[in-house]
Amino acid sequence: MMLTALGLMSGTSLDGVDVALIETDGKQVKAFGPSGYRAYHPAERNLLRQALGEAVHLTQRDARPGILAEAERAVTQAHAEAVASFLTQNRMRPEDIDIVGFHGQTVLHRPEKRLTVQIGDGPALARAIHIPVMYDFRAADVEAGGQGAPFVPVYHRALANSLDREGPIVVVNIGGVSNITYIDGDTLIACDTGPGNALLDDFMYRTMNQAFDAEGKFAALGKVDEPWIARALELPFFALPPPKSLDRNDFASLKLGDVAPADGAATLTAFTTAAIARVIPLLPRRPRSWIVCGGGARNLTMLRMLRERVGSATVEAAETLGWASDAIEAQAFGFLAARGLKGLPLSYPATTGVPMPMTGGVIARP
Ligand SMILES: Nc1ncnc2c1ncn2[C@@H]1O[C@H](COP(=O)(O)OP(=O)(O)OP(=O)(O)O)[C@@H](O)[C@H]1O
Ligand SMILES: CC(=O)N[C@H]1[C@@H]2OC[C@@H](O2)[C@@H](O)[C@@H]1O[C@H](C)C(=O)O
Repeated sequence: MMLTALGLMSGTSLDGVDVALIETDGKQVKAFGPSGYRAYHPAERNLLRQALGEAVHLTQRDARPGILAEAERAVTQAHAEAVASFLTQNRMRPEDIDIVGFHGQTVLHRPEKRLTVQIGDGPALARAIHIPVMYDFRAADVEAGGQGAPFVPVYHRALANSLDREGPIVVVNIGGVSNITYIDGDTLIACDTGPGNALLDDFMYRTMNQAFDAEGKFAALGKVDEPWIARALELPFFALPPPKSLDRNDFASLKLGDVAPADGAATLTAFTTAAIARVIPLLPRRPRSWIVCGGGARNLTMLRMLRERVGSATVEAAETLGWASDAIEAQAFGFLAARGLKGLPLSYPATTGVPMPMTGGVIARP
């Protein structure tokens, strides 16, 4: 049975809520619907940053000490508003949607402690929008000993299978953190690879008072410090085989030292691509094509540097294949909600390291 699923994603960049509609049976995508976006206001962003700081001390998934309770209410409210304006803009009613997939906002990710925390109140959201909501996608996986991330690989597989192209194909998401999905026939492997845009964004903010390096124009002016990258790649994470996952702030302690801003931006952009390419020897076969999605796909210097590091393989931005790059993660959580409803696995031993294919998600009805 086909379902109309609305996915909601609030990513590690803390910029806002992505909304996307798809029609799916949880295996294939029958149709892509419209997508939308609700930016966090500066005060909400500030609250979320404080929540990330406070979450470092959490030991339980459902504890909400201090500012975390307020941050959770703000996240839930922002998602309710995102759905309300999406419905109005697209002249839809709540009953037109079968299921909402609500990822929430990750504030802490410590799979080695069997802990991953996404704030956002599923039952409260279901009551506010009058639509059934599936949430807590990562919980069962982590409890069973999996990494709890990445979760988009089953969706990347559905997208890649709709292309008539020889594998291995790698879909790369360059968000705050970067992650890859390797698809080759029946083989599906996934992992986080290292930084995405988060280090670069933080650097641009500190040195240039800009939120990000638009189109990678600033990094294009700088010189890459290859020895710095080689040293950074010696961190044990990069040699670990997939599956593996990261917290947004796992590399925050890496410091560039006293560098010219353009050189720093160039080095951090190159570091993201070098960390992505570092996964090649950890995969069964050399990928033939790389498809890049997430905000990093708009960074032309990032795409060029990735091309330089993957040999003869092709590197394409997902948009050029007709995929809605910015909506992919939100679509993925709609897809995952449909899979959750149907009892299909959300994660596998080779995507999150879970001992067996895992279903997941918790349902809240209005
Ligand atoms: N036009 C652009 N030029 C360069 N970089 C861009 C552009 N637009 C967005 N970005 C980068 O993409 C980032 C946002 O990416 P995205 O929305 O994929 O992240 P996210 O979904 O929050 O993260 P994650 O996938 O880690 O959860 C921005 O912070 C910025 O660094
Ligand atoms: C714990 C968590 O929220 N991880 C995010 C983060 O952002 C990118 C990368 O790190 C990925 O592992 C994941 O998001 C995507 C949507 C995923 O689960 O596939």
